[in-house]
Amino acid sequence: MAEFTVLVVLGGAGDSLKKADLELVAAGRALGTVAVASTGPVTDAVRAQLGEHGATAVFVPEGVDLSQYLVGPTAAWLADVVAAAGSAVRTVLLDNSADGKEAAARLGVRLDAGVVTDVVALEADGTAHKSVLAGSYEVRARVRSGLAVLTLKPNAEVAAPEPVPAAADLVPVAVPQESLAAAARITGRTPKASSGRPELTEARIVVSGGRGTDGDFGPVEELADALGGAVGASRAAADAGWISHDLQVGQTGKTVSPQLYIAAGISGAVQHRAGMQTAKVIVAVNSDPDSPIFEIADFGVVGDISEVLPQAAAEIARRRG
Ligand SMILES: Cc1cc2nc3c(=O)[nH]c(=O)nc-3n(C[C@H](O)[C@H](O)[C@H](O)COP(=O)(O)OP(=O)(O)OC[C@H]3O[C@@H](n4cnc5c(N)ncnc54)[C@H](O)[C@@H]3O)c2cc1C
Repeated sequence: MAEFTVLVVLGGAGDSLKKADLELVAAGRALGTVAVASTGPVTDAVRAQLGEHGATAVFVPEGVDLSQYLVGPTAAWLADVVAAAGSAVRTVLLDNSADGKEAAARLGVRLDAGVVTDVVALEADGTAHKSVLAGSYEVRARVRSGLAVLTLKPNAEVAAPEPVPAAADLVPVAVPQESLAAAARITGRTPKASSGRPELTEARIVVSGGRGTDGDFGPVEELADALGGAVGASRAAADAGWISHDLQVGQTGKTVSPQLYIAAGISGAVQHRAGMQTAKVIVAVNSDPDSPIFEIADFGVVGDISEVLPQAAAEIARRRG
């Protein structure tokens, strides 16, 4: 097995990889030579795909599916994987989910590593960019000594196969038994009914509606579908019961970092900005030209959303044929 400098952690890659998994691998490749640690077993097809994306090895837990446990045993196992790989490993990259951040924190304690969460972009020297204090500041942080453990938000990188694919060896590593002894096991999962749209936090395009929708999310959904994006909402819209709280974006909702964020009938309160300010391009549609959302918008349309959104959706559909 080739030496590697970056360990990318995928939560139970199973028999298929998500876009966000391959983005993490791409982010790792920008930092060095990548190996992957999957918390559950992987199929040959997944291993081959990881090789195509540049992974030189895929570590899996020996005889245990760690995705069936809460995070404790995963952190203990990852610490063993990193320790066995030796001092060449400089970075561990995880996703920015609640589990990813908890595993990062536990790993940081176990390995005396520096931990940076909520990363939106990475430079080749490991400098991490993040947005803090409800989006009011952008900071750059770099772990200057030892191991860096980073959790990366979706859409920070574009996934692409490596021109020279690697043959990713499968490497089973034993899970420390003491970590399993007192660990809580997950006895069941109930998947949410699928909307057919991408997951809000992973989507490359998000169209969000606010109080300005006056309860009619039809035009927001229509535009999201024309663009193949996810639907989001402000808290005012979620609190009014117009849309599920699951789709609330902001300080007390989800944090999104898409390539394109369209805010429709949303004023741009600081608590809303906190959840979307790191979007690459922000488009605002609002009938009030003095609305604060225009301060952060790259492109603004002053108009009534019930007129602007259907026109935009129809034009996009026409151009897409
Ligand atoms: C502790 C705390 C946490 C919070 N967390 C969150 C959070 O996570 N997410 C969040 O979003 N908010 C959060 N809030 C609430 C936040 O302060 C705002 O109240 C909320 O974001 C406002 O939602 P809105 O922009 O949809 O509504 P409004 O502020 O009422 O804005 C509606 C906008 O729609 C425009 N409009 C009206 N009609 C039309 C039309 N026909 N066409 C076009 N534009 C139109 C108006 O000009 C206006 O700008 C939080 C508040 C607190 C105190």
